[in-house]
Amino acid sequence: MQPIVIAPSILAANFARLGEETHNVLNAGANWIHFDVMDNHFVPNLSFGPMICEALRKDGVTAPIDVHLMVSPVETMIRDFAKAGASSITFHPEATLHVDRNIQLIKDLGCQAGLALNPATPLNCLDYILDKLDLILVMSVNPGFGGQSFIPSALTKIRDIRKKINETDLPIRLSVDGGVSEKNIASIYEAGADTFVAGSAIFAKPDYKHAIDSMKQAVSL
Ligand SMILES: O=C(CO)[C@H](O)[C@H](O)COP(=O)(O)O
Ligand SMILES: [Fe+2]
Repeated sequence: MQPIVIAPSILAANFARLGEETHNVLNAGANWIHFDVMDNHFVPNLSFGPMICEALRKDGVTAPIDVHLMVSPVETMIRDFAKAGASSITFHPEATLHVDRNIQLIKDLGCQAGLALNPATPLNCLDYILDKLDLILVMSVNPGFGGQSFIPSALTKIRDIRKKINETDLPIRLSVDGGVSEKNIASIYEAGADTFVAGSAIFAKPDYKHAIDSMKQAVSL
């Protein structure tokens, strides 16, 4: 299992002060920044694109930026986000006919490659490509919006994927995204996740350090 990562989703930040919010959450102990890209096509919402990622890099953000593409098609955005300073780029298998090719594209551009699984997406989408992935993102809500409730069946999926990852002996990260909070993070960790995306559970709190510390404490068993 990889070291624990807490990745606040800046979808839940105050967009009017995005740079400051990003620095604040990193100073509060966040390990990565989770960057949700929504196109009002693959998902019914619109967020931000590569220019904002580049602006955060220019503003001095050096932490890993974990780009979660909820867009279709994916190829152009993969290229643009790699250029804009993304560290990892994750896409959904339903968003492209060419999953293997796009994993390779992400790696060729020097980023870590991830695949995101919606709540109803079966695990056979990992067949033949698991060993090429750096990260698997289990969606514990239907993608498109922050602030939704964690779907409990995600725990079964996390356990099943953890088994598959352990069989490979590769350092593939298992990330969980949607409705993660200090209340449920321990059960998500016990199911086998090592990377925790949280938007509202951090940004809706007045004290980001307290929110992140509570999450870290809940998984330091
Ligand atoms: O990908 C996402 C939604 O599609 C977000 O990363 C996710 O919803 C995080 O927000 P919250 O912790 O508030 O659920
Ligand atoms: Fe996300």
